[in-house]
Amino acid sequence: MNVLKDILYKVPIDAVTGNTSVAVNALCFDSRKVSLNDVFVAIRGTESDGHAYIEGAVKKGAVAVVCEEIPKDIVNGITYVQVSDTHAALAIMASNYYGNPSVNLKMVGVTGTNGKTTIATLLYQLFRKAGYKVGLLSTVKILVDDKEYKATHTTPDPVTINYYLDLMTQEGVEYCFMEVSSHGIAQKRTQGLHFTGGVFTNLTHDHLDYHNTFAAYRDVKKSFFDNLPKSAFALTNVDDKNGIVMMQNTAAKKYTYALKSYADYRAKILENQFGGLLLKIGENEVWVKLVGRFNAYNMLAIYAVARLLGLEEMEVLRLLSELDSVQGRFQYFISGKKITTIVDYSHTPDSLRNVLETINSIRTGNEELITVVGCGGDRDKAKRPLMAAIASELSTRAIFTSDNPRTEDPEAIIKDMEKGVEPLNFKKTLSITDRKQAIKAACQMAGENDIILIAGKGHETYQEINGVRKDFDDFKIAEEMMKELHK
Ligand SMILES: CC(=O)N[C@H]1[C@@H](OP(=O)(O)OP(=O)(O)OC[C@H]2O[C@@H](n3ccc(=O)[nH]c3=O)[C@H](O)[C@@H]2O)O[C@H](CO)[C@@H](O)[C@@H]1O[C@H](C)C(=O)N[C@@H](C)C(=O)N[C@H](CCC(=O)O)C(=O)O
Ligand SMILES: Nc1ncnc2c1ncn2[C@@H]1O[C@H](COP(=O)(O)OP(=O)(O)OP(=O)(O)O)[C@@H](O)[C@H]1O
Ligand SMILES: N[C@H](CCC[C@H](N)C(=O)O)C(=O)O
Ligand SMILES: [Mg+2]
Repeated sequence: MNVLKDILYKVPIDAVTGNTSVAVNALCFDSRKVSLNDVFVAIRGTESDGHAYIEGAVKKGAVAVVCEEIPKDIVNGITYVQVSDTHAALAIMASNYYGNPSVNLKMVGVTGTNGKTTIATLLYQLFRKAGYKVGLLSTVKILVDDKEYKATHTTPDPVTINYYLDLMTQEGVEYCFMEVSSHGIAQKRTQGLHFTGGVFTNLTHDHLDYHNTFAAYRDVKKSFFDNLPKSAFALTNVDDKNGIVMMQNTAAKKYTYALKSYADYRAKILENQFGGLLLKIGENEVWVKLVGRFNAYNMLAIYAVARLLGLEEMEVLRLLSELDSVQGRFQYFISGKKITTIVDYSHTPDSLRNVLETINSIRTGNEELITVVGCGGDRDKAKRPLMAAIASELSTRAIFTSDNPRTEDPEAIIKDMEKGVEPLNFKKTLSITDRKQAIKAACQMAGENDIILIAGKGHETYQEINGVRKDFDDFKIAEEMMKELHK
C-alpha cells in the first residue's frame, strides 16, 4: 500500500484539506478508470477539464484528489490537495509511485521534429548488440529488453512511462532510450525523470495546430534541455539553426555533432546509395545500411551517444555497420521490372523533402519517381499545401490521397493539399481519396526501373477514418499489389 504523502514527495503543495497519511491504491487521471481508494489527479486538458470529473471520481471510490482548485462541495473523509500545476504533479507522483525507476537506469531522451524513432530504436539495437539489457519507449513500440508492448503515443503519459521503467528495472535493464515529443514536454509527461543524456535532432515545421507558433514549439523543445541535470550530457545538431538555442540554458554538459559545421562529433558522407552510406566518422570509414543524408545525421548522433555512454570507438563503429533500418523508415522492396517501392513515415514537410531529395540524389535520372502522399486529419493544417508542393516539385508524378483523416472530411484535406501545388506542377498530380486505390494506381503506372514512394504512414498498421481504425499496412498492400501486377 502507498501512502499519499510519500507519493506527493517533492510536489509543491499550495493547500490541503484532509489527511495526507491516507493509504492509496493506484494513481489515476481519468475518472472513467478510477477504482476504490485511488488518488485522482484532475488535469486541464485540450478537450475537457478534469476538475469537472472530481465528483464522479470520488463517487467511484477515489480516496484523495489532487487538483488546481479544491471544489466548493468537498466530501467528508476525502483528502483534497491543491497544487499550481497538476500536469507536473502527476509526473512527479508517477515517479514516486513506482519508486523512481529512472534513477536506476541510464536514460537518454531524444527530441526534435524528425529522427527520434530512428535514433532511439537504433541505440536500443546497438546497446543490445553490445551485450546490455536495454529498454525503448518509441512511437512504434515499447521494448523491455526482448519483450514487446504496444505503443499508443510517442511519449506516453507519466504513469505509463514509469510503469514501463519500473518493469525495466525489474528485468535488470541498464540503458533506456526514449523519444521525447513536444506534446510530451508541453504536458510535462517527462517531468521528474532522471535523464543521463538528451539529444536534439532538428526543428522544422510540425504540430503548429497545438503550439500555435514556431517560436512556442521551439521553446517547448528547449525546455527539455533547460531541465536536464548537471550530471547529464546534452548533445545537439549544430547544422540545425536551432541547435545552439537548445543548449543556451542547460546545466548539462554540452556536446555538438554536425556534417557541415565545426563540432565535437563530425562525419562526412563519402558515398550515398540505395545499399547504404559510406561515412567518415572522425578518422574512420564505416559502411552503414541506412540510406540518405538525414540518416548520416542519425548515425552520427547514435555514434556520439554510444561514445558518451562509454563504449569504445572501434566497437561502436563495428556495431553501427550492423544496424538495420527501422520499420517504416525508408523500408523498401524491389519487384519485377526492377521497380523499387519505398514506404516512409515522412509526415512533415521537412521529412518529405529529405526523403525525396535522397531518392533523387541516388536515382540515375530517367526513371519515374511516383509519390503517394496524404496528410493527417485533426492535425496541423498548414502542413498540407507545403507537403503537396514538395511532393509535386520533387517527383515526376504525385498522387494525393488520404492519410488518417480522423474526424475530418478526407476530400477537404486533399483540397487543402492541392492549394499548395505550383501551376506548372499541376499536370504531374492526381488525387485519389481511397489510399488503397492510390497505391494501386502508383503500382499500375510504374514501369521498368521506376521508383514509388508511399509517404506518411510508415509502420502504422491501421487507417483511422471517422474515429474507426481499420487494418491498413502500406508495405503489405504495396507488396501484394506489386506481386499481382508485376510478376
Ligand atoms: C492533444 C493531446 O496531446 N492530448 C493528450 C492529453 O489529453 P488531454 O489531457 O488533453 O485530455 P482531455 O480529453 O482534454 O481530458 C482532460 C482530462 O480529463 C480527464 N477526463 C476526461 C473525461 C472524463 O470523463 N473523465 C476524465 O477524468 C482525462 O483523462 C484528462 O486527464 O493527455 C492524454 C493522457 O496523457 C493523452 O492520451 C492525449 O493524447 C491524445 C490522445 C493524442 O492524440 N495526442 C497526440 C497529439 C500526441 O500526444 N502526440 C505526440 C507525438 C507527436 C509527434 O509526432 O511529435 C505523442 O507523444 O504521442
Ligand atoms: N534526422 C532526420 N532529419 C530529417 N528527417 C529525418 C531524420 N530522420 C528521419 N527523417 C525522416 O522523418 C521520418 C520520420 O522519422 P522518425 O520516425 O525517426 O522521426 P520521429 O522524430 O520519431 O517522428 P515522430 O514525431 O512521428 O515520432 C522518416 O521516415 C524520414 O523520412
Ligand atoms: N505523431 C504524429 C504522427 C502523424 C502520422 C500521420 N500518419 C498522421 O496520422 O497524421 C501525430 O500524431 O501527429
Ligand atoms: Mg517517433
